[in-house]
Amino acid sequence: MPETSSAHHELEHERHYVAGLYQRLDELREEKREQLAQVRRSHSAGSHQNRSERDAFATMYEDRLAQLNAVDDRLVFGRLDLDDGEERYIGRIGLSTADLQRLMVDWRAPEAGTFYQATAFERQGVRRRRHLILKGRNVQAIEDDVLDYSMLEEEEALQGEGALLAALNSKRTGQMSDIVGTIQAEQDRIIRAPLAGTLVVQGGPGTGKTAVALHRAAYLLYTHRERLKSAGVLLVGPSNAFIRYIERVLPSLGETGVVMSSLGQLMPGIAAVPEEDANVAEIKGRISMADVVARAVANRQRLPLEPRKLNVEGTILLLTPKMVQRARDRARATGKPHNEARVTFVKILLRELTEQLTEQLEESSGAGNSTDRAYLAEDVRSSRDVRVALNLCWMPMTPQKLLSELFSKPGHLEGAAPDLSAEEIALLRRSPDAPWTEADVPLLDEAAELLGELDASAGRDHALREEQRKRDLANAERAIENTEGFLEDSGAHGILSAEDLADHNTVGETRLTAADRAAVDRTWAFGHIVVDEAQELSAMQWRLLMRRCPLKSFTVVGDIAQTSSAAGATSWQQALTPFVGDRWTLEELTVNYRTPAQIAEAAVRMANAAGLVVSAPKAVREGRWAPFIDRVPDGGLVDRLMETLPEDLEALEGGLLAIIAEEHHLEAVRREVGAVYGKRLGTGAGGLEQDIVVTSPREAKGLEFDGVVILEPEELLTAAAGKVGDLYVAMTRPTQRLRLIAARPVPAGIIDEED
Ligand SMILES: Nc1ncnc2c1ncn2[C@@H]1O[C@H](COP(=O)(O)OP(=O)(O)OP(=O)(O)O)[C@@H](O)[C@H]1O
Repeated sequence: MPETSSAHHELEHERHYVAGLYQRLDELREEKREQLAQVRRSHSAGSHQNRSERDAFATMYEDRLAQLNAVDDRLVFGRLDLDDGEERYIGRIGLSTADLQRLMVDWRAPEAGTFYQATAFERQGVRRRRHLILKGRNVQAIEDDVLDYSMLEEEEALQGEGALLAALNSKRTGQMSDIVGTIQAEQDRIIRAPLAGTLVVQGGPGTGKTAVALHRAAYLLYTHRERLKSAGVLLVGPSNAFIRYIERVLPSLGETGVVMSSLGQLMPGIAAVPEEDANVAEIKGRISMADVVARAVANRQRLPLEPRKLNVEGTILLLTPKMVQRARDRARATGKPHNEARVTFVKILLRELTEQLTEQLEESSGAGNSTDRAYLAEDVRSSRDVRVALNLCWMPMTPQKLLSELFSKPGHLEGAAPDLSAEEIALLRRSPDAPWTEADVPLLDEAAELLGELDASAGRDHALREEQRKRDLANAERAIENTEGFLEDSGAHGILSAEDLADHNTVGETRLTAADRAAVDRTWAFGHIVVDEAQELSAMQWRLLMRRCPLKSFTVVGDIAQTSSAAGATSWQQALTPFVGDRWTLEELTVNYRTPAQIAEAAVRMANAAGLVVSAPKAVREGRWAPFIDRVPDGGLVDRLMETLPEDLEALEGGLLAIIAEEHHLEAVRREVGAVYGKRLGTGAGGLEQDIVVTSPREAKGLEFDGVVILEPEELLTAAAGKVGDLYVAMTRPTQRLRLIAARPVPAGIIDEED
């Protein structure tokens, strides 16, 4: 780089370099497009084996092309000037020239770490860190941190708004964006923490926990690609709205292999609704519910009270409690789940009943007349009486049927849950056709675990599929050896693994990644799980997640103070110790990047006044506005909202405004706001074309908006069974402006008495 003291020249230099990076990106895209076309042209020729190998290459080129297309926006965002004179550019992916000269380093590579970690006190060989602020493909500004002060004498400091503040002040779109250019040192330490074990990231509102969790998922996939690509990473968030809010971040970081799921979707095939009754959620979340489900399953393996007569083609056989007990003991001793152990149970009793039948027939027709046992066995098996009797003793079950009957049939819950009080049992009653809720999901999962596959052959199928996969892998390895020439021609030499090829072969025409397969397989073991808003999880939800990752490799992010679920945690220790003992580490984030100081302070004062101890992160910026507080007469909430909306919308200059209120207000608010603002109104995180959102505090969890209006704050304080979580969450959503409209008293602490 030519030494120059002029900011203008520096900018020109960077523009030139960045143009070169985009040119290389375009070249690579073109190259991949051509390779893809070439593979596709040769697609139809050759044997089935050849075709599927070529499909695998096509898939690989498509993936790479998709990745190259996804990183266009802000491709590069940093440069390090190092002591040895190297200038190292940091961007979304690594780029090299055709002759392998490095042009840009992937932000996740070890050599990029110092971009986020170096400080003036600990320079780590960095003289200067430069942020490149791009709009489209053009460098708009550069922002320097000079770490080696001797450089300051060489040239004047550059002007320009800090890259971080620029990012923080930008308008919200209803979708989260990545922070890859401005990750702060305390965040970076967490993102790059080792894969093994359970890492808990505690931080107050707006400290970047969600951002850190997502960037960590991308980092882990990059750094441990081999292991995590086949096992997959699961990211769990509180609600579908939250998942929509974050879903673009990982693709923008070039990663698509993460399964994202809300708490209600963790059981494939079930789309659960939120549990509205906090008491029900609390009971169903207790760890003791695992025993209740186990007892409910055991209770479906019943002993008849007295011998039962069974008619088999006119002969009466006797099924005695003792016979059933012996068969049940032996079936249980197999250690298999209910439906699979049933096979043993049925086999034993059919054999005994066939023996009874043989004896009786032999007795009546005279000894020595050995009847054909095969026919007799068939007679027993197809007898309706036998089928009914065996089913009554050991009914095959789906998790849905077990739980539906447990919660709706009189006596079932009483028999399975001796420790629940009569009131608690009454609370859990539900109609058999009520929708499943988030609190039911871990119970269904528990039941599925104890019941096993309904179709006894499914277990065998699984084993067969495993066998087949082993054979596929061996074939793929041989195929790769045999096709070295083709691989080299197509530029894919060494890139395609036998696993890729086998994966492709297994699924035939439709291509499924590990993530696709994991998303539909309840028993999939993920390589790593990231849990956001983890304070909300009940013990039963933790139990489910622990099963999904036997290695217990977790990133758990949340804020204990924001807990609003009655089943949620009051401390990380309480939540995690039952599952991982003391094998977890805690990291804290301490800076609030979202909420302006005046608003954050009001939220903290409110929480403290209500008796909640919150970690109060330091707000990174002052806002333009202190919270607005409007007191209105009874019944005047919505009128005042409609009066103040124009002013708030104008102040936000096209930014996103959320109206947060308890559920019972939402319909009226949507109606009134919808009548005036039409399509500008959305729900949850909102859509890109919308700038007003009406939502419950629960749905707002984890989201953020430029402006927030809270209707009747006191209700949010009291609604969550004495937890201040909901109001605290709602007050800490805005990036610019907060208004509270109250007919009841404004909760203590919000108004700063010192003012
Ligand atoms: N290093 C950073 N650079 C730019 N923006 C950042 C940075 N860290 C956080 N932010 C922004 O701050 C806001 C809050 O981040 P995030 O939603 O991850 O916080 P959180 O801790 O999950 O909050 P909450 O617990 O309140 O839901 C987001 O807009 C995020 O993009």
